[in-house]
Amino acid sequence: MWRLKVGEGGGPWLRSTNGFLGRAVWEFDAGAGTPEERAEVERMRQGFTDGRFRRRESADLLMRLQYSKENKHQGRDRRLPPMEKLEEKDEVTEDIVLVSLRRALDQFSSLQSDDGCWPGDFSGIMFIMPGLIFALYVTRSLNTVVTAEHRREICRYIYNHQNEDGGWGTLILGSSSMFGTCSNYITLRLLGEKLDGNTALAKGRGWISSHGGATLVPQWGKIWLSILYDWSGNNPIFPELWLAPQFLPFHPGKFWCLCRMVYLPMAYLYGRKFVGPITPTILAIRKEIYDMPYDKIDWGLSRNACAKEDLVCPRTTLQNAVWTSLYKCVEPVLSSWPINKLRDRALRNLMEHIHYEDDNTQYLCICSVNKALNMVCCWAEDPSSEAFKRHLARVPDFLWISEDGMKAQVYDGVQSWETSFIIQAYCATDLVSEYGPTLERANAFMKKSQVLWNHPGDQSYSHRHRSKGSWTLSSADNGWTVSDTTAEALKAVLLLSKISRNIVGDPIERERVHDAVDCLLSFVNKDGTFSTYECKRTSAWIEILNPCESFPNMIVDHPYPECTSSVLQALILFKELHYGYRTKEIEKCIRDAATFIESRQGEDGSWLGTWGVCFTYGAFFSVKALVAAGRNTRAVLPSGKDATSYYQSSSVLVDGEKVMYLMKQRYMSTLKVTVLTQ
Ligand SMILES: CC(C)=CCC[C@@H](C)[C@H]1CC[C@@]2(C)C3=C(CC[C@]12C)[C@@]1(C)CC[C@H](O)C(C)(C)[C@@H]1CC3
Repeated sequence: MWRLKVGEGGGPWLRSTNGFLGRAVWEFDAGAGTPEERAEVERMRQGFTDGRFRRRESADLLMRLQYSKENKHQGRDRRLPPMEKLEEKDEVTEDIVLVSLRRALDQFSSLQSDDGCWPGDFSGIMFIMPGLIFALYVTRSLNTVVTAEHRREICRYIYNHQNEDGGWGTLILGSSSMFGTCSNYITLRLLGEKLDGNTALAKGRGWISSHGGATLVPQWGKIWLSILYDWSGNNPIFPELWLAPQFLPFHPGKFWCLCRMVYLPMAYLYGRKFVGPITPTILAIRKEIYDMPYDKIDWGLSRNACAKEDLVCPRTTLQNAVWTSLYKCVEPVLSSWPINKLRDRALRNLMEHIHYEDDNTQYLCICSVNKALNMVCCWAEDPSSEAFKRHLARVPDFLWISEDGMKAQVYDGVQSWETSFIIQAYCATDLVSEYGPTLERANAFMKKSQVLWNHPGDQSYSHRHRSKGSWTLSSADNGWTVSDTTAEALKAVLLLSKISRNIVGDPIERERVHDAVDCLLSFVNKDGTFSTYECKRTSAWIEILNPCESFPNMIVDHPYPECTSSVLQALILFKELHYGYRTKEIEKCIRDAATFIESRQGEDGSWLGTWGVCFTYGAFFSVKALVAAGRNTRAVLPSGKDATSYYQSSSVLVDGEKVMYLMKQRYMSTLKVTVLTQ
């Protein structure tokens, strides 16, 4: 049976900055579990598969089953009165709400891991597992990491998420795309699945050929296929760009870090034209996914071709002409002697940046997309390198098991972010004294997950933003500071610092709080707004350089109301508790942030959110910020509508309305808990 292990790690190739806190890894233990438990797991799996077109997301039932059996956290054994079924006309009394609240918090306490965080599934992007499998395949390491048990579960997941039309989406809930379908079809084939008599696989192949074949895969797909067998048909990704003068607005150091970190290894592999072993399976796949014989493909035509299902940001004719001239005129010059000496220098430079990223993230990298690519680069540089071994040892950190099978996560988890919100939810109730041990563990987790150092070296060379005092989205080992993950974490530890240490343990040290505030203030953009991982480093027009047809707004770290809101709320809370530290700057920052959020409100009262369920998420953060900044009276729009009317129209909050009305502001964040556990 698969078992989740949290906070563990060791061996010669694994290292951690804080004792592997938050590291969640699933391991297969053939002897684990009773026959009843195993039967239960099989029932859960079958249940998912039977209803896979009705309910497409899993519910972490395997983790829940394991945690419910371990049955060790507080609050779980006490008997609460049964949940009352409320009718529309029933009055919601305070007692009813309290029972519901206690049930939700008990449930949450039981899902906490021993090291104090709340582990959980952070997947849903359908090209992550393919990337990892391709990387393992070309580095001839598939069998080192992927056992027969892994294979079974990975295939289960891919088949479970095949759409009714036979294709796969780019995202779990998406309609079929060429990228999703080619990636998952090839993954199944590399894992040993055969076409003979396999209807699901045949339907996948059918989808690819009826939609024009794999030449229509978008850029990221083209790059992975190139790594698997052939670099024909790609627009150039010049490694030399990294050697350009840094003041230029299109120097990669100015790009959004996620874009920068993904195109860095892509440029390296492109520059070396690295290709994996051409095995009989690869030759067979090449025959299966194109709609013409492989040697008849017109790669010149395919370079700019993309299936309409994948075309989120179509390139203009002018953009295509620019890419074609770069391909036809610039690339031949740069790759010919003696100018190719520059390419060698650029490749060495890229490899330095790749090692820097690996070293400073403990081989987790900013996300699993660049992790898979960096791993291939390290192997291409030296197959027996220590770097490559360290990469392999961190692959399990990205694999997650649920009743729908084994999937790959986009990050090594989302531990700090989730733990911050859960702490805030507990603190919003008057029940913290009943949940002391849970909160004490959570407090310890947050304190030990703060990044206490800046990444080494010269920032203008490494292009890394300040990290000292920050929290990442996941674990401290990930090392990538985000403005709002730091802000929400600071809110959480500050709220805990208001509660007696006898209940929640020692408060975070004042110096660490100041580090966090310094870090937040380092994120302010010139116009007082906040972006995600770094400040906005270049102008928005640079987006026209986006070479990728499927992911818009990828080149600039734009400012977002959500990130701005979190920082604003954290600074307001800090100012209340620690008045006297950088007060003037903080006050200015709060004013500018609130003004920005107001300016982003639409005529209908809404806010366009980016990082969650769009308008609901945008409104949730923006309204919280304006209320915290005392700007609630100004949220009325010329149209006569105000923010509150928009906010109440979202379905999640309509359900929660009664509760919110009754419990007023102080229980607001508990909505997250009740909604999540319904
Ligand atoms: C196109 C690529 C590179 C695909 C990989 C997906 C990642 C880039 C995505 C997946 C999750 C993701 C949306 C996330 C974020 C950035 C982009 C991520 C990492 C951040 C950290 C941005 C800041 C946000 O406020 C918030 C913290 C909510 C999110 C969390 C998820």
